[in-house]
Amino acid sequence: MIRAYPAAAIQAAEEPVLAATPADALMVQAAGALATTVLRELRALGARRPGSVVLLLVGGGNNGGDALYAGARLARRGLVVLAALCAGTVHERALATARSAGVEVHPLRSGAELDVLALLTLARRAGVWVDALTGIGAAGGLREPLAGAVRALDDERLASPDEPLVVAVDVPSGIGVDDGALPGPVLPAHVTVTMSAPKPGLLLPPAAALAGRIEVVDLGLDAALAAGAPETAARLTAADAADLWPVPGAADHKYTRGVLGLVAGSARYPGAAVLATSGALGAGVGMLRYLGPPEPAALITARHPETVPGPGRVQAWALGSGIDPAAADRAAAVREALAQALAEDLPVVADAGALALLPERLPATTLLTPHAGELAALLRSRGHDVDRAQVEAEPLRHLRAAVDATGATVLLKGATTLVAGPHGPVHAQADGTPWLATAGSGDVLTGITGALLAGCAAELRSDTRRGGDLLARLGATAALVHGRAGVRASGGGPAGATDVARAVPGVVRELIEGEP
Ligand SMILES: NC(=O)C1=CN([C@@H]2O[C@H](COP(=O)(O)OP(=O)(O)OC[C@H]3O[C@@H](n4cnc5c(N)ncnc54)[C@H](O)[C@@H]3O)[C@@H](O)[C@H]2O)[C@@H](O)CC1
Ligand SMILES: Nc1ncnc2c1ncn2[C@@H]1O[C@H](COP(=O)(O)OP(=O)(O)O)[C@@H](O)[C@H]1O
Ligand SMILES: [K+]
Repeated sequence: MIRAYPAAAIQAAEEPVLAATPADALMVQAAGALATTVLRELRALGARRPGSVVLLLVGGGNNGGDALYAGARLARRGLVVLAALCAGTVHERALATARSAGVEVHPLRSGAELDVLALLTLARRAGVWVDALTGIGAAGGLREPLAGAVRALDDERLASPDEPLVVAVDVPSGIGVDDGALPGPVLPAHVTVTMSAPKPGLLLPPAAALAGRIEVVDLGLDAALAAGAPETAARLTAADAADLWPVPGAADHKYTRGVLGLVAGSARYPGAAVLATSGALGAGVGMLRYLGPPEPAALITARHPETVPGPGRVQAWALGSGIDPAAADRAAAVREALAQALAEDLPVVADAGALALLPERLPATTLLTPHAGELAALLRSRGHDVDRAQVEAEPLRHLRAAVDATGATVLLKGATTLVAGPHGPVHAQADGTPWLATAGSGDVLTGITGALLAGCAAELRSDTRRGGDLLARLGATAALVHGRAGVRASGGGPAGATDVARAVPGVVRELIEGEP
């Protein structure tokens, strides 16, 4: 699992090490890794090492200090290194080291003013820009004059015939380090070299999209971080998903593997029920019972004769895909299944139409799977004044609000899918492709999720009693498999939801065989 720690946790873990080591030892170590990344990126671009020009965007804190020490190394290796000092004072020892290594130093700040024209002239000379304006010590979006400088650099980047390579130090300056917000301008990075551990803002949208590839520099703080406050954001890897996946043993039969009850589809949207079924069967559910009107039922049995129509005992429920909550009969079927699930303490995944049919409070064994528009509607139904754009701008805040308002675990679908429950970190999965943004794709996810809940129902019940977050991890696992199925089905081009569902068994096989 990739674990991301907020600024305060990183600072707390660093404190004893800083006190026990010579001045700047940690910073010099961080700078060494940063310099190595810059050299590696230059080599990958086929650039000549001597003669390549690197621009350091240096702010007033230790983040700028990292860049100055790294610049000193690069200058000693024959690169031309320009340091644009964007703060009135910068890290003094790092600056002295950079100067004596031959870094060209350009103080651009005079009081509240920053010479943006001079900055752009330097920027045009350089093929690599190292963004070290602010790191984990910053609060809020970049203030002027740094905000204006970043806006000008971003325009220059877009206008430049050879787009410069941007390497961010620790985080792209100006992101919400702890929540992934974008409160102001930020220079998008190709690579972020982050110290000790990822920061939540590197995993969480919308900021995560500006971080590029993430390289973590081991500064020996892992044990201290693990002993401190738990991570606040996480991302499951393929190995984590494989560990959580319910793989049948020799003693298993279809009932022990889990039966899923599906209330989905309607005369208007019959295909949604088929897609959810395809997702669940592709993910290996022991049995699927379908409860719905004749038209989708006939489609499902024609397509998947292994499906069992009509009621019976189940271990989990999947509700709502392709259901209009205004249609009285389908709404009643969702409510009835929900009441049964609550009475029997069974896990539920509630999607689409079911999201408008929920009681005020839900148990933590319920997983809601809205997209941003549905999350906004859910919050409005609980008295919050919020629209889709606001959810997209601050997804974590609104996800947490939905968890608080309902008591449920919530999976917010998007390019990065976020999952959080009342306990544990937010899981941020970015496994898919924009080709997944296609009608019916979410129905396939509901099916995959339902299969997982049915297969893990017993563990889920005891985990929930202990206040664990297994349901959120299972939601994240479903998102990972769905995202990978999208990538596999797409192969770089279009793929329909049917293709995504068809790719699920292959993705699961690769996972449990241990492919990364
Ligand atoms: N603590 C340490 O010894 C280590 C920290 N490391 C680096 O140190 C960084 C943290 O350093 P600092 O705590 O000095 O803080 P930063 O360098 O992140 O930022 C502080 C500077 O930014 C300015 N600033 C703060 N908020 C701002 C805003 N909204 N707009 C514009 N300017 C703003 C402050 O006035 C100050 O000059 C990390 O991100 C990492 O890069 C690494 O060197 C590893 C070791
Ligand atoms: N830009 C994107 N990149 C990757 N995945 C995406 C993107 N946009 C949407 N998705 C994924 O596609 C699915 C769309 O689901 P949903 O909005 O419910 O569609 P539908 O209701 O048509 O099934 C979700 O799993 C979501 O995470
Ligand atoms: K930075």
